[in-house]
Amino acid sequence: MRILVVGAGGIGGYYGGRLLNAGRDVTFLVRQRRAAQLAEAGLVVRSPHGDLDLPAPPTVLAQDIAAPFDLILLSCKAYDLEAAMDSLAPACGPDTLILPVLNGMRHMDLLTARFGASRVLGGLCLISVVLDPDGRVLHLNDLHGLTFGEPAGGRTSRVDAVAAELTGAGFDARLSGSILQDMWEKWIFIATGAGATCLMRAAIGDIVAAGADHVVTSLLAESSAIAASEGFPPRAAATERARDTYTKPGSTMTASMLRDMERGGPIEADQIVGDLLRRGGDPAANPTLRIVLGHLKAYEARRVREAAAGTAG
Ligand SMILES: NC(=O)C1=CN([C@@H]2O[C@H](COP(=O)(O)OP(=O)(O)OC[C@H]3O[C@@H](n4cnc5c(N)ncnc54)[C@H](OP(=O)(O)O)[C@@H]3O)[C@@H](O)[C@H]2O)C=CC1
Ligand SMILES: CC(C)(CO)C(=O)C(=O)O
Repeated sequence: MRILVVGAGGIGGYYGGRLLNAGRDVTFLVRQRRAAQLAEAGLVVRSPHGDLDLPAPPTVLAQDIAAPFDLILLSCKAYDLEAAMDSLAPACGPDTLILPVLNGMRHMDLLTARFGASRVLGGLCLISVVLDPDGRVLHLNDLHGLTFGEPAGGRTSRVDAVAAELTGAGFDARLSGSILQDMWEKWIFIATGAGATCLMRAAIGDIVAAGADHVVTSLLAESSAIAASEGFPPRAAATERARDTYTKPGSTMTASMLRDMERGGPIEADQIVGDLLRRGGDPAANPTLRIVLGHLKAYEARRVREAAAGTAG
């Protein structure tokens, strides 16, 4: 199976690197700067599950894609999705499958509208990874799950073929018969964790120490109610896992969105919180999510204003 990994950032670099290391036929679709970095320094992963040093991994620029791929692992950030869809379009043949691992659900609608429902699988990853300033992939926890499946549910021969390709490659690949349910539960999880840690600008343990874990409880309740109204009420185990994770005394966990804010970078505010709130109808019905979104949008507005002032100055 010819696999195209779109983006060699934290997620693409980690899972693509593992697949490449396991002998799969992997090419990274990258832009010029990352292509040069990978050619010079190789793909470097530092992980509690074992480091990787892969010299000169196969890369391609969008304009050089010559033939369709069988599987496209899409791992760009949500704010790059439109450009990434333009870039990967030449890699899409009639039987190509696209496996996105972005958080939220909005990308599913956009991918389906652009490439057709028959080409789009559901997917999510449970991991914490980040690129360091030298372009190395740093794996920050000990999870490395990649769950995928047919959006319509059940099993098909084509998703079994994807499972055969992803299994045994050095991470926890899992074929799900209810991937949309899994994605909604991951969305609730990330909206709660990103919402709480970004709003409070603190790790989970700090929020608990401050006696502010009601913020977590409110976000979890509001997000779960919205998921339920969309037909995906979280299962008890998912709610319990989120509550345990986000009310753990002493936990140093933060969401990747907070790390992005702390380095002054762009964030996925609209996809992770905005779209959820929009699906909830009247924003007043979800006051904590509304405050979180206001906070994130104010961060974005300030970032744009300061960048413009910097350019003007
Ligand atoms: N990091 C994490 O721990 C987790 C992340 N996620 C989700 O996974 C997604 C990816 O996150 P993450 O890997 O951290 O993000 P990164 O920013 O580390 O990586 C995204 C990569 O996509 C590349 N990219 C964007 N557009 C294009 C394009 N048109 N062509 C080629 N490459 C492109 C970027 O390249 P360039 O360098 O050129 O900008 C960048 O390297 C997000 O939606 C995130 O929410 C989910 C779970 C955990
Ligand atoms: C919450 C977490 C770590 C779960 O994978 C995540 O998705 C993120 O921080 O972006």
